[in-house]
Amino acid sequence: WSLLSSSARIFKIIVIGDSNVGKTCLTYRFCGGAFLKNPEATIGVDFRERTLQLDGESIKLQIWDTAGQERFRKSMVEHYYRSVHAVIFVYDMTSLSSFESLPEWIDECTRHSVGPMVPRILVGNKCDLRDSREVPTSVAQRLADSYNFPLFETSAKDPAEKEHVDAIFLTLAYRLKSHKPLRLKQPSESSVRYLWNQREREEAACQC
Ligand SMILES: Nc1nc2c(ncn2[C@@H]2O[C@H](COP(=O)(O)OP(=O)(O)OP(=O)(O)O)[C@@H](O)[C@H]2O)c(=O)[nH]1
Ligand SMILES: [Mg+2]
Repeated sequence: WSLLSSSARIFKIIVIGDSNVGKTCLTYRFCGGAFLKNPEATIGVDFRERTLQLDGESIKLQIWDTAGQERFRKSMVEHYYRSVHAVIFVYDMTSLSSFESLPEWIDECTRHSVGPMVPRILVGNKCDLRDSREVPTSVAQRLADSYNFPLFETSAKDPAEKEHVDAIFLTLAYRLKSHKPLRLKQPSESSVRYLWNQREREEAACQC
């Protein structure tokens, strides 16, 4: 860890939504640059991070890629929401049911005392699958408006969307930068390692 990044402000961002919507692929795209071809279902949480230079300031985004499957998340839910700085709700635009689950996810977040000042955004993933779309933009926009969340539609898979994925996280980072002067302690490495699953551990050697 460079001297630069150790002095960076750290923001915890959680990524929430049904299983299979592409949370792992989206966060991997943002932190690793590539499309993860054969992701396994996330167990507990996978941590990813990326440090950005915004107006000369170092900002570290610590991204919690959470599990969508109930059995893989239930023991972790309290940890997800603790001291969170921003929440990204993801649905799959080719799956109406993943969109219909959003109010439950949003409700869970509120039940865990995430304050109204914590930014939340809505991301519809898999826009590359144009012919299979089940959630029209207008319907998603209406839901987003009802919660006053910004809506983004993108694809973790389509290389042409790579910069858009970056832009979504950057937008959030700018918002956090201007709102939150808080300096968090670095999580201890042991707690991070404890939660990583086997595959991530193997990949960690060559990851960001
Ligand atoms: N076509 C397409 N497929 C995608 C995209 N993003 C993810 N996928 C596929 O969707 C499936 C699920 O992706 P994941 O990223 O593992 O989904 P997840 O939300 O992390 O699922 P859990 O970890 O179980 O909660 C995988 O087969 C991915 O290849 C995308 O933008 N377009
Ligand atoms: Mg996952």
